[in-house]
Amino acid sequence: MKILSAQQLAEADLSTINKQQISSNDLMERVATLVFERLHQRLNGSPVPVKIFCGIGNNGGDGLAIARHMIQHGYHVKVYVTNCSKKRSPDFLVNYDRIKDVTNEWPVLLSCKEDFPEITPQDFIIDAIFGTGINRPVDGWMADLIVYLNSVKAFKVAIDMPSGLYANTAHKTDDAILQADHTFTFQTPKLSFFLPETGQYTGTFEVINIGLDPEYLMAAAPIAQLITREAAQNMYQPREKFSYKGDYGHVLTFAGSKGKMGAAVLCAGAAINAGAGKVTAYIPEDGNFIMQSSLPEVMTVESEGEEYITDFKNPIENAVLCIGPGIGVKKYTCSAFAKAVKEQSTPIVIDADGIQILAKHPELIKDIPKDSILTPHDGELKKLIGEWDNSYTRLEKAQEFSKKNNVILVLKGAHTITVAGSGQYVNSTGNPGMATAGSGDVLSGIIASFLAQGYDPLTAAAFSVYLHGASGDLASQTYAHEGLKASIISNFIGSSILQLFRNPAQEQQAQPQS
Ligand SMILES: NC(=O)C1=CN([C@@H]2O[C@H](COP(=O)(O)OP(=O)(O)OC[C@H]3O[C@@H](n4cnc5c(N)ncnc54)[C@H](O)[C@@H]3O)[C@@H](O)[C@H]2O)[C@@H](O)CC1
Ligand SMILES: Nc1ncnc2c1ncn2[C@@H]1O[C@H](COP(=O)(O)OP(=O)(O)O)[C@@H](O)[C@H]1O
Ligand SMILES: [K+]
Repeated sequence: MKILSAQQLAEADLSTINKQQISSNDLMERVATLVFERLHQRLNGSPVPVKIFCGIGNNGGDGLAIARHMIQHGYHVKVYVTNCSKKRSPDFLVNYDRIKDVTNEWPVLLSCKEDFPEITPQDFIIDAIFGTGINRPVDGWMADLIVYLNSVKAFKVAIDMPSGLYANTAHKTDDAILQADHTFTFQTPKLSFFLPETGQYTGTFEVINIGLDPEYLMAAAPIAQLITREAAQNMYQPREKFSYKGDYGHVLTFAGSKGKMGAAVLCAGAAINAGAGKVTAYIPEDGNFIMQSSLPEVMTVESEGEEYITDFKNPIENAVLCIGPGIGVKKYTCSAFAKAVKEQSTPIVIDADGIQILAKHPELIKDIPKDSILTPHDGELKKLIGEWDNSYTRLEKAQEFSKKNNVILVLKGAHTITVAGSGQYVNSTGNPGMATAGSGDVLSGIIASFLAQGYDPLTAAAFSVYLHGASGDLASQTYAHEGLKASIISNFIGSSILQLFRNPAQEQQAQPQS
């Protein structure tokens, strides 16, 4: 699903009005009806006191139209308008008149702090103050209103955007932004919904298809893509009946050291669980027993070093190298890393300590094969690209790094973002239970596995990130967030592939692989 900017969405509105030969108010009415239907489904005629706060632009117009529908269906609605300027939008004005026709009284105008109504925890608040048209921080008594609404316990639903939040630019830390419990957003989710400083304001969110011009949407170059279940389904490559293990590639993990053999086991295990034809683990000598007894499917080749990998003699032709988990950053390991990376001619996966080594030895970056995939968490990313001011500059710096060095960066987080040049692919799966030791090692093993199976590097990265999160989501249904651990996530990879193609009726409790 495309993620469009606020400007593109405004253009899409205009294009819709022109192509569908409707007025902007017809579009607003369509939007308000769709939101009302969803509210009505949930509230089901409940006599809950509803308080709708409307701005004076089109977001406020949406709020007034929603209020009218609710009043006509018998809800107990009080409407407030933030009377901050005389520049009311034409569609706001149309709906301002229309609501009076229904209630026989004008909405309550708010002009200062003293006008704020009393709100009880039982109230149901609808925030239609600002939407995508916000272009500067909210200040004065309007900021006080947002702070006041945030301070009350009532349930809050935001229309299109939590007021004060920008769709695709950073805000300052002290800006007033409404903290919603739920957000109904229109046509596409906004990039800010997925970034850590801004995503928290939406609460849960749902995207309502408001029928904007399909031609515009098709042609628009997105600022990012959301990797949804449908997108992941399209990436999946089913197997041929007469295939054999040689068709599904060979992953060579270069991972582990004394005390960190678990990282190697998790990485190689995930590569096998995600379908690689063969997996060989290149490990320090002392790790052999651990690896062989943990993973009977995985072959091993030992480095000369007993506790650390100290050297590299390529044991397998045409394997996909997955290098870094748990290797440490000792000098001789760095030399072995440098040699291993230099000898590769096809894309590899670099994770964890491998990224730390690259950051310490930037001269090695030129030896990384084109389209290789680096999977840093934020601590590793900072070492690679330096500090950033906010999530948007983080993305810009990652894009620069990706373009300059011809690599794909998988920026791990609650919504992992895969950056390939100027392309940004936002993941939609995963949960906080995945914030557990070793879950990154599982991810790098999955990516190497799909690379080995012939997926192109960008698809391998985005698809693996989706499946990794989906495995965590499925596993959390059995283990809760707290009970999740990396090996369990790995054991749910097969279930998450099955889940991709289950229809809703078949979606019962999924079972892990043994
Ligand atoms: N064609 C339409 O009428 C449609 C409108 N839509 C709604 O329209 C919204 C966008 O509407 P608008 O572009 O009118 O913008 P908003 O309603 O978000 O903002 C209203 C106006 O407030 C002013 N403003 C911006 N920041 C401010 C600040 N910090 N303090 C005070 N004033 C500020 C701006 O001049 C802006 O035009 C969407 O979010 C959506 O809710 C949707 O219903 C889709 C269709
Ligand atoms: N709150 C969260 N929501 C969703 N996914 C998360 C969350 N926290 C962490 N993850 C995922 O878990 C993995 C953690 O990786 P990483 O930090 O490298 O762990 P480790 O080094 O222990 O293997 C990443 O794929 C990340 O996206
Ligand atoms: K809003």
